[in-house]
Amino acid sequence: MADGLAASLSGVTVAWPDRAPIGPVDLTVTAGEIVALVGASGAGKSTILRLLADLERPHDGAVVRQIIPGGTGFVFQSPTLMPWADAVANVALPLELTGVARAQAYARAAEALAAVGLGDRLTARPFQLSGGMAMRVSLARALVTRPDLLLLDEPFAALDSITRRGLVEDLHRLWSNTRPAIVFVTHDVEEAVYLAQRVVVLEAATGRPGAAIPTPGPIPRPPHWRADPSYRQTVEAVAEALAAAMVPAA
Ligand SMILES: Nc1ncnc2c1ncn2[C@@H]1O[C@H](COP(=O)(O)OP(=O)(O)OP(=O)(O)O)[C@@H](O)[C@H]1O
Repeated sequence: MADGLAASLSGVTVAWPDRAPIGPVDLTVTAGEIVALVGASGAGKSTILRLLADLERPHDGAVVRQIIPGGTGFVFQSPTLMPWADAVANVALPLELTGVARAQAYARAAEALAAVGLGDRLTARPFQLSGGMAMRVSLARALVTRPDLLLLDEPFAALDSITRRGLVEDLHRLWSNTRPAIVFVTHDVEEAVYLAQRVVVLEAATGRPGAAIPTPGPIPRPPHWRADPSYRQTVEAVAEALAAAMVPAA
């Protein structure tokens, strides 16, 4: 995708009956950048992803999306695969829904599964896959349409730490190929700093983006980068900003 804007929220508010409104939220995501959103439970992280995906309407403010139709991929915490269908059929679904012929959709799905290291599991059904493999299928399904914007809502939260680390490396490698903009929600500060180029901390009470902390170093990360002092310092800076953002509004 060309340099420029991927999506932005300007002065966006969302209001529901039994809670204070979320916002006003200002957030700009540049084409090809990786942003992590962290914040207290209930701050509004998933709501911001849904706004960016056009799955939620703002009550006020503007959402701008420089994305071609179908150019957004969404990955949820649970892989949400069709249990009766094999891996290749699950990944081909978004293409078939947009009218791509089955043979072509399956060929592209097979490529996407190979890209996430599951080229030999095309006919496996979800119950035959580990949690990490099922999440890889879910990632392949989000990437098969070659999205310009990839939205991930705590995708690795249910997985063990070694599997999570492997998936973050996979995500970096996949990002290097086509460079979609990525917005990644996580509760894990270390994961946020390792994964993203910029970590945005949401205020607990309003969901407004507060501190935006750039992370140092290249992506994919070099070997042993977690031992690098600049990584450790950035983790501390984000953790402090997150603690400050937890303080309820007066
Ligand atoms: N459709 C809805 N109707 C009413 N309230 C909602 C709706 N969707 C979200 N909310 C409320 O808005 C707030 C923000 O929800 P959201 O899921 O965006 O938070 P979050 O930061 O992603 O939380 P978590 O980290 O727990 O997943 C919560 O208080 C939630 O209960």
